[in-house]
Amino acid sequence: MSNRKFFVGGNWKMNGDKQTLEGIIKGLNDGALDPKAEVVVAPPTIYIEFTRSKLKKEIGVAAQNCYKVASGAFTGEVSPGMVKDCGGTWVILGHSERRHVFNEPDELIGQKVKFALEQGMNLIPCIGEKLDEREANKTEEVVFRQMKHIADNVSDWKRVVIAYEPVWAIGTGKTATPDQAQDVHKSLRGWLAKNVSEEVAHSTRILYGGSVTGNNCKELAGKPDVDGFLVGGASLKPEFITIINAKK
Ligand SMILES: O=C(CO)COP(=O)(O)O
Repeated sequence: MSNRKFFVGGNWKMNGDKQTLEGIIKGLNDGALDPKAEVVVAPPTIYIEFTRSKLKKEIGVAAQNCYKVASGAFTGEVSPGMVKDCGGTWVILGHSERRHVFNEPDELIGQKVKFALEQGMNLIPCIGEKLDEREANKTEEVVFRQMKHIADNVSDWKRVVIAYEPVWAIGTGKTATPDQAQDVHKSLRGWLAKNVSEEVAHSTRILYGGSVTGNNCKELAGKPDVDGFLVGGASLKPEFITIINAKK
C-alpha cells in the first residue's frame, strides 16, 4: 500500500464571476469533505485573492499558469511571487489548453517549472497525449517526453503532483477507462523509477484528469496508481464533493 495522500484539484478554467464563485466556495466550506483528501482549487488568476479570502484554510488555492521570471515587461503575465502575494500556494503548469490553445512548448513549461519551484510554489504540471498520438500508439513516447522536460527542472519532488490528462478526454465527456488511466499512470511511475529514483516514483502523486464526474470517480480512484484527480467542468458543480470523497 502506498501512503500517497489522495489529492483532488479543481481547475475552474476561465469560468465564473464573484457571485457564482462565492456559491461554489460556500459549497466547499460547508460540504462534508473527506479529511484524508488534499484539496486545491484553481480560480481564474484575477479571483485568486477573492477565493483565498472566502475559502476555508484547509483547501489550497492555485493559479492556472504563471510566467518564468519575477517581474518585467511581460504584458498580461503574472509571476509566482504575485500568486503567492495574493494567497495562492500552488500553480498548474503545462495544462493541455496552455500547450494546445496557447502553443506553449515543452521547453517553456520546463523553465516555468524550474522558476516556480525556486519561488517556493507547489506545482501541478500536466501531461497528456492527443487522440491521433494515442491512435498511433505514441502515448508513452509523448508523455515520457513531456515528463522529461518537467523532471529535468524539478528541484524538490515533494512539492510536485503530476497530472495525466489525455487531451481527447478533456471537456469531451469521453473519460479514459480506469484501465487506460492505470496503464499510463503505471508507465509514468516506471519512468520516474528509472529516470529519477525509486523513492520519487513511490511517493509522487499522479492524478488523472479528463471528464471526471461524480459517477466515474470511484472506479478510477480504485486503481492503484491513480492518486487523485484534476477536475475541470465537474469542479464547478456540487458533484465536486462526491469526487473529493471518492476514496471515502
Ligand atoms: O482539463 C481538465 C482539468 O484540468 C479536465 O477538464 P474536464 O474535467 O472538464 O474534462
